[in-house]
Amino acid sequence: MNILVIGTGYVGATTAILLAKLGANVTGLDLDEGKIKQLQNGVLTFYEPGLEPLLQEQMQEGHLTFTTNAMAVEQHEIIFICVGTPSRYDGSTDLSAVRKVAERIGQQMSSPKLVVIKSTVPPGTQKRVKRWIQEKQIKPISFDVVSNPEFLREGNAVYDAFHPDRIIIGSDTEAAGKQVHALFDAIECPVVLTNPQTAEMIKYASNAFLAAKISYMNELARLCDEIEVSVTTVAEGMGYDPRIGRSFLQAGIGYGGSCFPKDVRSLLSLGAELNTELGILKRVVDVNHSQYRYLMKKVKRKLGLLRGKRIAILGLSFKPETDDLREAPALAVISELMEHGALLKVHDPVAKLPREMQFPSIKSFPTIEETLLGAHAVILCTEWKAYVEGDWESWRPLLTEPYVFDGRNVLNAGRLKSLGYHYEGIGAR
Ligand SMILES: NC(=O)c1ccc[n+]([C@@H]2O[C@H](COP(=O)([O-])OP(=O)(O)OC[C@H]3O[C@@H](n4cnc5c(N)ncnc54)[C@H](O)[C@@H]3O)[C@@H](O)[C@H]2O)c1
Ligand SMILES: O=c1ccn([C@@H]2O[C@H](COP(=O)(O)OP(=O)(O)O[C@H]3O[C@H](CO)[C@@H](O)[C@H](O)[C@H]3O)[C@@H](O)[C@H]2O)c(=O)[nH]1
Repeated sequence: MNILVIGTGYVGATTAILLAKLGANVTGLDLDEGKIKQLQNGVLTFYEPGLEPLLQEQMQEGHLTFTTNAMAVEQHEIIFICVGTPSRYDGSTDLSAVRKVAERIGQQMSSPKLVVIKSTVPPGTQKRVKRWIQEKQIKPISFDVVSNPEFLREGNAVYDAFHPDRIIIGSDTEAAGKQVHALFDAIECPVVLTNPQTAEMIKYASNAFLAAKISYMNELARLCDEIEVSVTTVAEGMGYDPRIGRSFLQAGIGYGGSCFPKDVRSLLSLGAELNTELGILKRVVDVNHSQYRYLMKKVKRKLGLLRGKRIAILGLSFKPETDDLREAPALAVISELMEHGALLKVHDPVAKLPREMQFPSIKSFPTIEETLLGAHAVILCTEWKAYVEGDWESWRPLLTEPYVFDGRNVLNAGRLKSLGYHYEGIGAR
């Protein structure tokens, strides 16, 4: 089985490795020559625990190759679309990369194809992809387009790829649906076979629901602060109810990443286009936008004027175990602190400050100790293990002022207070 995976970013690279591991001969295709060169050398273009050895293994076994040659379309019967689907300025989804790929498939089609959309695309996109392919065909050749959304989490890509909670397949025909199902035969999990529009909606509904859980807890955290209750204990108590579940109840400075923010915006945009009020989701976004500001208010209340104050930022990435900075709350915190004239000292175990944020008033340090030295306050933005399990006792004398603002509610407040820190979480005590 020859499979072409178009787009070798996070999802494309993981999908290509998974399919190769499941026994297919896979080619990864990307426009980005630098990315492809790096992959051809067996090096991932992003940080993801455990994925690179699998990449190298599949390449060495000859199951996986990479190319920039778009003519590869012709030589493959099955094509996975894994290109990016970013937000437009108005929140709607920019499908231009998907369209380009679809048109290219149409232009080059000389034999029947099965096209699988893995990218997250708004309901109705599969129909459009079919049309875009058809419009570019030189002669009519049969093809199917199946929706197969991806649910992996960054930082957990290997586990999630091989142990998904479910596989969603949206197909117009039973035969094409079964063909996609057969590709993942070796994976044991529930499979939902449905129509493409429903499959596309399941992806958005899932991400939006998880985002809503987070914003719900974040809003409650503000109330918990007022009534001197710990939102973390509230979440624990709620989570034992299986109808609620324990996950995604962690209050903090809000969700970020390449998926939740853009997918919630996309759903809102679809609702607006179809005159359907999605009030709950609007509030989910509002809470998320104001959540880091809520933490900033606490910082300002304690430190007063921020001009000239040295503030240590622990964590840049939108979550631990990734170097992804897309819509990372830490960047919003940094921007606001810079606007107030603070001097920033930042640390992250893997993520690097983006070029557009490199100013004289902000310095990156290789160790936590150097980052904390002389700081008037510490703000934890990402719950990397190195911070959660860090030696806060020996770090205490490094600080000029002992203020710790825990943007993820992960530090042991009681212990920190006993070490002489002034600790503030978000609804955590
Ligand atoms: N990142 C995640 O954890 C995740 C999880 C599930 C679903 N998704 C969805 O998967 C899709 C891809 O996300 P990602 O994070 O992998 O994006 P990404 O930006 O990391 O990768 C996209 C890749 O597509 C390539 N590309 C763009 N146009 C191309 C073209 N015409 N031909 C060949 N290559 C092209 C880009 O060069 C890039 O390497 C998005 O729709 C996203 O919402 C992402
Ligand atoms: O209780 C929680 C859980 C998460 N987060 C934040 O939410 C964001 C997203 O986290 P997570 O869902 O773990 O990361 P992603 O890798 O973005 O994965 C989400 O987005 C992917 C892309 O669509 C989907 O495939 C995954 O199923 C979905 O979990 C991060 O900023 C987290 O810090 C919280 O604030 N509180």
